[in-house]
Amino acid sequence: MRRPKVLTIAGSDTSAGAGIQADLMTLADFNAEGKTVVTALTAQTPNAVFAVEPVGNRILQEQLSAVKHIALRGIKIGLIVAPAQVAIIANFIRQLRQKTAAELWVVLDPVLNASAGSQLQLPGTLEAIQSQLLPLVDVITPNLDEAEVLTGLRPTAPNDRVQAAMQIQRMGPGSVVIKGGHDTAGHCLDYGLCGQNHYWLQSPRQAVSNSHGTGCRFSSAIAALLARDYPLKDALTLAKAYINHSLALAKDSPEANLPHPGWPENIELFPRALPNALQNPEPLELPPGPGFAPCKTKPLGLYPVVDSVDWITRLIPLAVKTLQIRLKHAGPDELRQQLTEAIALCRENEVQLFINDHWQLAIELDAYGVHLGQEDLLKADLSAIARAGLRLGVSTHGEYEMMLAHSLKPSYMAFGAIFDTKTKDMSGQLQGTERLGRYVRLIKNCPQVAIGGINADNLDSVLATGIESVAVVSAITEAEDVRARVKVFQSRLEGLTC
Ligand SMILES: Cc1ncc(COP(=O)(O)OP(=O)(O)O)c(N)n1
Ligand SMILES: Cc1ncsc1CCOP(=O)(O)O
Ligand SMILES: [Mg+2]
Repeated sequence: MRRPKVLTIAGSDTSAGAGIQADLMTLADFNAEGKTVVTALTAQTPNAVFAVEPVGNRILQEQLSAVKHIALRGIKIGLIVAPAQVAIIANFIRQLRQKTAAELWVVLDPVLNASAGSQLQLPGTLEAIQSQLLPLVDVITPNLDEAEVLTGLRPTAPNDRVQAAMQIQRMGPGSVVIKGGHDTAGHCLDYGLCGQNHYWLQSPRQAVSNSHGTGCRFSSAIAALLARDYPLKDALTLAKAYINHSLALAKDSPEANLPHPGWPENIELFPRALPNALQNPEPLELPPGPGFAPCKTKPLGLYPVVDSVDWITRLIPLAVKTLQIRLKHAGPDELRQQLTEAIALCRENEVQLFINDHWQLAIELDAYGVHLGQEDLLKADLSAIARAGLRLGVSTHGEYEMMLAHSLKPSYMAFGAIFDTKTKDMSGQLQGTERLGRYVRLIKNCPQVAIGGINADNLDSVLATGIESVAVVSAITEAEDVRARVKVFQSRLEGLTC
């Protein structure tokens, strides 16, 4: 699916800074093909709304009928001005879902109050949205004011934000994103309650005189990304980076619209991802001191991940210079023995050996480095790992986890799983080569490794992304001729390794 089709159901904004006009430009920036159904005509500038005129029910219905045969992957809903419109739109979504088994993401930006401050809706619209639309919505994106209207509580503190999101979730939406753009603190803290999971994104506050249309852009970006099969946490991260970029480029003029800056590619403008703590989220702190030691070989090149000292003994004579030992089932004695042998063997042969998971033993046995997954990252003593001079490699599966890992300045970051793999259940976490290419362009100041389903047949498509190191299990351990297979990888990676 190159350009998924996404429908925006929203109001027209004469200034084109918000509404259906901003939605279309945002959808285009995220490679989605926009379709439109207009709910209302408005006459407005970025600072004032002069008039709002709902479209009649008949033409609203006709517009929806005209798009109902399109294979939509997403719907973004913005301004709805009358209770009858809510009923028509809710009916349309129900019918569409009955008609097709394909996934259809519905994102609602509950425009309950224009940023210019006027009342845009007829009486009863809010109640109709709550009772008829919210049960059909996958993601709702209220700002603090809208969350207050929906819950009766202004969720200023992080824990209040969690409680408010849970209250809104009980009204029907699968996921609730409370935006911190109206925070008074020095940073904006966005909170996503995605199903049962909690995500926090923090960005420095940018003082701009006109933030008209940020909500429209944010929700349209999310709809486009969900339609492109992005998990919601990654869609939030990218949508926030998009808003941050737009605000950073804003002209200091109250009349100028915020720009539509294209797919986010500047890491400096990405939000910081915080660990999934329920209350009072705190950033993962960089360990004090010089941080994690750099890897000696850059790039890492061919990086086999193996489950025994025997494999290490077989691979060292083949000039493999980076290895990982990944022991999932060994008891404590066997674990210690295997790790001790592996570390000694690799040290003798100047091979960089990473220990998967067992960071305490890795420190105790003075290993070269450790590789940690996201869960382990939150539990491990990162300062102890850095103090001991060990390298740290971190697994990431998408933009949210990348931002979490990036703030720690690890020795390398792994991106996976690129393809389906039999070695580990990675369902729901496949990245593909298009996303891998974006990661390579985004993360410039940290060595990168791709992992998951990489083999001799798809290696060229992986390397075409610009990645210079690949971690593999079965491509090596299940090869009929291991020596020949290692040579294939080494020769293709040749010239990339130094
Ligand atoms: C280089 C590399 N990348 C990713 C992984 C996966 O590690 P993790 O997320 O800790 O999962 P398990 O390997 O423990 O199942 C890796 N091992 N190596
Ligand atoms: C450990 C791991 N982490 C992400 S994918 C993966 C398995 C990679 O194995 P293979 O190279 O056989 O696909
Ligand atoms: Mg692990």
